Amino acid sequence: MTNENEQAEADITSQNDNPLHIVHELMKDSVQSLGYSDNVFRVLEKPLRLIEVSMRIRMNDGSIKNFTGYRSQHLDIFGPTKGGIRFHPSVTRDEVKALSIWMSLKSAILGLPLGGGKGGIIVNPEELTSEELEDLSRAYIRKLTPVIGPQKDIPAPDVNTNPEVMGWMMDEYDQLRGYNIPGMLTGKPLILGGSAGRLAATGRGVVLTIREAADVLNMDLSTSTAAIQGFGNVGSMTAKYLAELDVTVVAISEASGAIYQEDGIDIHELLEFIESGGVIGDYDKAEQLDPEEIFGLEVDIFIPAALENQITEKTAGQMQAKIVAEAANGPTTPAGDKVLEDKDVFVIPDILCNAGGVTVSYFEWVQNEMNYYWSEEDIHNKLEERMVDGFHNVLHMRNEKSTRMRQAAYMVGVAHIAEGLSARGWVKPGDLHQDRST
Ligand SMILES: NC(=O)C1=CN([C@@H]2O[C@H](COP(=O)(O)OP(=O)(O)OC[C@H]3O[C@@H](n4cnc5c(N)ncnc54)[C@H](O)[C@@H]3O)[C@@H](O)[C@H]2O)C=CC1
Ligand SMILES: O=C(O)CCC(=O)C(=O)O
Repeated sequence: MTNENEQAEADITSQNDNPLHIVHELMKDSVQSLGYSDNVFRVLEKPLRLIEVSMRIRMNDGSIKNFTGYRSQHLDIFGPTKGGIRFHPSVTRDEVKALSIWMSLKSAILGLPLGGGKGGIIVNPEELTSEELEDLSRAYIRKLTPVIGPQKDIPAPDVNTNPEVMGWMMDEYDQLRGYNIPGMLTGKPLILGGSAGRLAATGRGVVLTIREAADVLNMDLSTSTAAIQGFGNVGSMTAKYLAELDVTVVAISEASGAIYQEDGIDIHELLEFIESGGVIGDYDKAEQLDPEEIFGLEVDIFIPAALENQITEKTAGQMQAKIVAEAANGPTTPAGDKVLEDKDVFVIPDILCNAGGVTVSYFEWVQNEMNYYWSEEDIHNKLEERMVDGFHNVLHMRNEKSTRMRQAAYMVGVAHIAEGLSARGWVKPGDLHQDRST
């Protein structure tokens, strides 16, 4: 093959695995299946705004480094845009745009009065000291201050960001504005107006959807096994709540390594080990595993909780699970998805499965706005109600249209947004009621 051909092939592969391309194709498909005109897709394909910022940081050794960050604000017809901020070396414009579209869809599925937003900085946080990371977090907010805020766009944590980072960011925003504005972001420390239950919310939501899926499949969770890829905020909380439902978690991987224990990993012990600074690759109370092997294990439930494009044609081919619960955003490539479909795996799609995070973020914002706080039990109950409703709306669409859970989730999300677009006059009644006889 010539170099040119190799390049062309590489471009096709990267285009197919480009999250923006993936979300576009899935949206087009759902717009068509709903019988809407292409105008609906045209309104949704691009974010309202994509902001690129450069941050000049003086490093501890005295050198100056430039960092690039983005914020994508997709749609604001139901309320402020909302979504996490990611610190990762592989952040790109297209990734941030796709992630913001996914945020619009998941808020729509859960009926939250929010639109989609997402941000990211191209950085490997492991290469920065805590002081440098704080400077970078504050610099990012300084650049974005004019375009974010509790009624405009509300950030939150995502990959490699956490309540500590949210605390720095909120402080920077408040200093610039001159007063305390806790609703400008969510996922902040409890002491600064964070919500009870937010840290656990995404994992809790994932497990609620697994519980509902198991019910549909007549699966007994107390005799089921699971493997989890990624043990950060989402993966660890998912493991914790799976263990509460007596699911046997036999394998867990993270970037540093993977572990396997046939009769189940003691999640409480592992969480204590991680909290005391340990990493999975050093955990000696379970067998060490090559992280790649996690895909082919004989388990009932597989949970990707790391990054995009992990379930590929190859890894899906190895998979034996009956349920794939997409805790991560965009973990499955189109080719991987086709393999899962052929194997009749019950996929709980990301825009439904991981929507517990933004749901409790919404509750956090509501509490900040009214300056009155709910108990953890209240939050858990409200989250459960929303997740169960969301799951059954998607399931209903799946059954009604004889389609798959992923397509059904897109259809529920797009239909909700389309109704809002029509009410605002962005699309016309004819765009939603095409004459299908021609
Ligand atoms: N934090 C939240 O509330 C929400 C997060 N998500 C999504 O969930 C996923 C995980 O996010 P967080 O847990 O917040 O991030 P995190 O930064 O807390 O954890 C990420 C985890 O992924 C692991 N990882 C990275 N590359 C890996 C690889 N190749 N193999 C195995 N593990 C790998 C890391 O070691 C780490 O354990 C992301 O896709 C994120 O967008 C979705 C909804 C809400
Ligand atoms: O909590 C939020 O607002 C957003 C969480 C998020 O980034 C996500 O759902 O991907």
